[in-house]
Parts: sequence; structure tokens; C-alpha cells
Amino acid sequence: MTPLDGTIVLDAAAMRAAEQAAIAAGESVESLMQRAGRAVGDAVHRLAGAHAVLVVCGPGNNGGDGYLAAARLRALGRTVRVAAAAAPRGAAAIAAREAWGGAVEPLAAAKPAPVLVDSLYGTGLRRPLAADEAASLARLVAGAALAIAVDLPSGVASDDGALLGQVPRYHVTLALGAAKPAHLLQPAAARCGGVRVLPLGIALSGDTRALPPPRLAAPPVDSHKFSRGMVALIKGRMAGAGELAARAAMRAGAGYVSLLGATIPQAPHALVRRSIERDDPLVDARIGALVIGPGLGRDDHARDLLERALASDRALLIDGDALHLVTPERLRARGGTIVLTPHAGEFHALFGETQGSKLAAACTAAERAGAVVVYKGPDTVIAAPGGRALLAGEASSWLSTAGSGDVLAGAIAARLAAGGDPLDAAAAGVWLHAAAARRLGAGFIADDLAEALAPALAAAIRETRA
Ligand SMILES: NC(=O)C1=CN([C@@H]2O[C@H](COP(=O)(O)OP(=O)(O)OC[C@H]3O[C@@H](n4cnc5c(N)ncnc54)[C@H](O)[C@@H]3O)[C@@H](O)[C@H]2O)[C@@H](O)CC1
Ligand SMILES: Nc1ncnc2c1ncn2[C@@H]1O[C@H](COP(=O)(O)OP(=O)(O)O)[C@@H](O)[C@H]1O
Ligand SMILES: [K+]
Repeated sequence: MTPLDGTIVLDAAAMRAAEQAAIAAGESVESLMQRAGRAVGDAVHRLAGAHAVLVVCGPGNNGGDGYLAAARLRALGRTVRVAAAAAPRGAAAIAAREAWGGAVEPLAAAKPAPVLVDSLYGTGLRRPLAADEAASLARLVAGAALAIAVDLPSGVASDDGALLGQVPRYHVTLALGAAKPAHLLQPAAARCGGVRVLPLGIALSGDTRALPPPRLAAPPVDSHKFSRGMVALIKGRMAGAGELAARAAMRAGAGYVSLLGATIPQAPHALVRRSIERDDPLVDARIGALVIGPGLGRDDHARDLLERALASDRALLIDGDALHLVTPERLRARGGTIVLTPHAGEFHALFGETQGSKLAAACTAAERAGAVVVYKGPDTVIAAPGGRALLAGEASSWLSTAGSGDVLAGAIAARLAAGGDPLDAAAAGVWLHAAAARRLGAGFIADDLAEALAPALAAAIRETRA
């Protein structure tokens, strides 16, 4: 079992294609299913302690995996029962049921067991479960002390993370072969519990991954403040937002941070406050990342400032109000490095109503704007032009606090100013933001979050070295 960090994420079609390629290279559906069933059986054996197991099997290949997992558990000496609502349909699933060979209880009459393994439906589910099947599943999950989903909780849509009906909450989900978008996109992800990938030994390729831990190092011995990265932020009408983003940029490792448009000295004194009206601080070639948007406002003054930011040739992070004042076409025409950090409202203001999953929407948006798009929320999606995408999955729900987006903008800007691939910079910022929130636990405010970026950064550097 491997954790999700950095692992490949495949939609149902890509997973089927990987399976077909393995079959073309000499595998059979049966051998793949045997490997999956055995891996599930072994994982359940490790997770379940000495408790009795009930495996519920559906009519497709997910059900086939379940029959073989039950056979494996029996071979390992475990007490295991099987229940199903319908007979298996495909040849491989039929063979799997024959391999189990034991009793199969009618699902509606099955009594709960301490460990429930849901092998009803996986990536093939296209419509809600029948009402009686959904009710039986809910009853059996509620009656179990440990509920384990095979590949996916039955009732979620693999590609977009939607719930097709009522879906119970599981403690663990065993992803077969690769993670699927539903393991990381809400609302499905919250039903999965802990997700573990069971590798099936087939070749996988694709452009979407779970957010990897950042590879970060302490500044090299010959560093100076500008070599570590200079961030300039344009202050808006709501001064606090810029202050928070600036503080976050400092704590996330920028060597020099200036807040343009703030001139009254105040703490933190390490923050350089400069006028934005005299000379033009936006064309300073030392700026590694220029941030506009936090607390900007949407009036004529805001528009003027945005025009000046767009005219600079610096890497640009656009957040908050500024996302209401541009168009994707304008951004594309500007070119250069651009990172956009919209929440759902800002995303729709900039890109209009979108079809399909949050992942697909972010990828299309990145292409349209020629920018890295960090589509925020309880399941942040990061997409770059060209198709690469990262799914951040669940973060602390305490992040739903005013100003936490400003902190994220500052954290990403610090990594952007440090140089390298803008997708990696955005990913590192999102990772550090979530790690800072984890360290803080409950009830934190955005000011705390900005400060907690420093210990989160230190931990990321330690983990990179390890
Ligand atoms: N793709 C791969 O590489 C592998 C896939 N495996 C398993 O195969 C699964 C996918 O198998 P399938 O494509 O057979 O799909 P599922 O087993 O997810 O079930 C879909 C089947 O049920 C029917 N169905 C869909 N929704 C239904 C509903 N609401 N009520 C009644 N019937 C419904 C479909 O017509 C189809 O026959 C994966 O989740 C995984 O468990 C593994 O066996 C190993 C390898
Ligand atoms: N329920 C949640 N679970 C996890 N992260 C969340 C949740 N709600 C918000 N966030 C994160 O918190 C930040 C909020 O940003 P944003 O909406 O721009 O807030 P603000 O404008 O107040 O700064 C984003 O990084 C978002 O991904
Ligand atoms: K399942």
C-alpha cells in the first residue's frame, strides 16, 4: 500500500486503457483481477485484526475483485462471508465467483459483520445504485466497526467525485492500480477515509498526479536576499490582505518582500514598504514575483494598478478582486509566467460557467489563460497549460477563514520568486499552506497561518533531506 503523495491519478477511461495495454502485452483480465483480489484480501487481512469480514459483491469487475478477495481471506484463515444482490456478468467476474465457490447470501438479508468490504461498484458505475441496494449497503456499513471500499465507495462517480446517490462514509478505500479523481475531489473524497493505492504492476502514464511533497532546500551558502527571491505585492483598498500576503511570502522563504503602496512604517519591520506612485517600482528587474489582487478593490484605481502589473514583464500572481477585472484572452495575450489563484466564485467570474469535473475545468482554464491555475477550495486543483495537473485533496477545513487565501497567494509568490517551474511553485505553496494549517489544529486565524509557514517550510526541507 502506498500513500497518494505524488502518485498518478487516472480517470476511468485512462485506467481501462492501461488495463487494455497490459492485456495487449500478454496479461489477461483474469490475471489482473486475481492480482487485484489478492492484494485487496491481503490489505483487509492486515487491517481487520481477528474480526469477521463480510464482502459485498456487485455484478461487474469490482464484484469480481471482491469474490477473489474473499477467497484470499479464507485461504489466510479468516472468517469471511460473501453477499451479493445480482449474479456476476462478465467472464472474469463469473470465474471469480467460481473461485470463491462458497455461499453467497442475498444482500438484502445479510447480517452485518465487524468488517465490511464494499466490492459492489467501482469505476464502471454510471447511475445511482438501486434503492434497495443502497439501503442494504448503508445498513451494513453502519453495522460495521471498520468499513473498507474496494477501489471506490460504491455510489461515487470516479471521474468527477460526484455522489450519484446516498454514499456512506468509509474508514479506508483501497485504490486499485492507481488513484482516481474521486479519491481527491469533493464530495467523494470525504467519503473515502484514508486512501491507499494497491499497485497492480501495470504500466501507467498520465499528466495528473496527487500533490507531491515539495523538494525544498535551505538557501545555499552564498545566498543573499535577492538570490532567495524578491516578492513585490501591490497593496489594495483593504490593507490587511496585502499585509497578510506579504507576511506569508516572508515566512515561506522569500529573501526580500516589498509592499507597494504602503508607506507608514509598522511591524513587521522586515517588510519594505514603498510608494507605488513615484518612479516605477513594478519594473524592478530583481522582482521574482509580483502579486496583485488581495484586497485590491474593483474601482478605477484598482484597474489602473492591474494595467501596470500586466505591463510589467515579471512573473505575475493574480488573486482576489483582480480576477474580476481581467479576461482569459487578455492574460493569454500578455504571456510570460502567470499564476491565478481563484476560489470558486472568482473562477466562474473569470472563466464563466464550466462543464465537467473541477479537474477538467481547471485544465481548460489553464489552457485558455496560458496560466497556471490554482482552483482553490476543499479540494484544490492546480493545472498548467499543456495538460499537467495536481490534485491537492483534503486540507484542514479550518482553512475556511478570512484571509487564508491571501496567505496562500504570499506562499506561492515566495516559491515563484525562488525560481523554477511555476507549477512546482504553486504546488509547493499549496502544500506549505495545508501543512501550516495541520500544524495549527483548530481555531487558527490567517495571521497564525502566515507565521506557521516557517515551521512548515523547515519540516519540508527536513523531509526533502531525509
Ligand atoms: N481497470 C483495471 O485495470 C482493473 C479493474 N478492476 C476492477 O474493475 C472495476 C471496474 O469494473 P467494471 O467496469 O466491470 O465496473 P464495476 O464493477 O464498477 O460495475 C459496473 C457494472 O455494473 C453495471 N452497473 C453500473 N451501474 C449500475 C447500477 N447502478 N446498478 C446496476 N448495475 C450497474 C455496469 O453496466 C457494469 O456491468 C474497477 O473499479 C476495479 O475494481 C480490477 O479487476 C483490476 C484491474
Ligand atoms: N473547507 C475547506 N477545506 C480545506 N481548505 C479550504 C476550505 N475552505 C477554504 N479552504 C482553503 O482556504 C483558502 C481560502 O481562500 P479564499 O477563499 O481566497 O479566502 P480569502 O479570500 O478569505 O483569503 C484556499 O486556499 C482554500 O483552498
Ligand atoms: K466499491
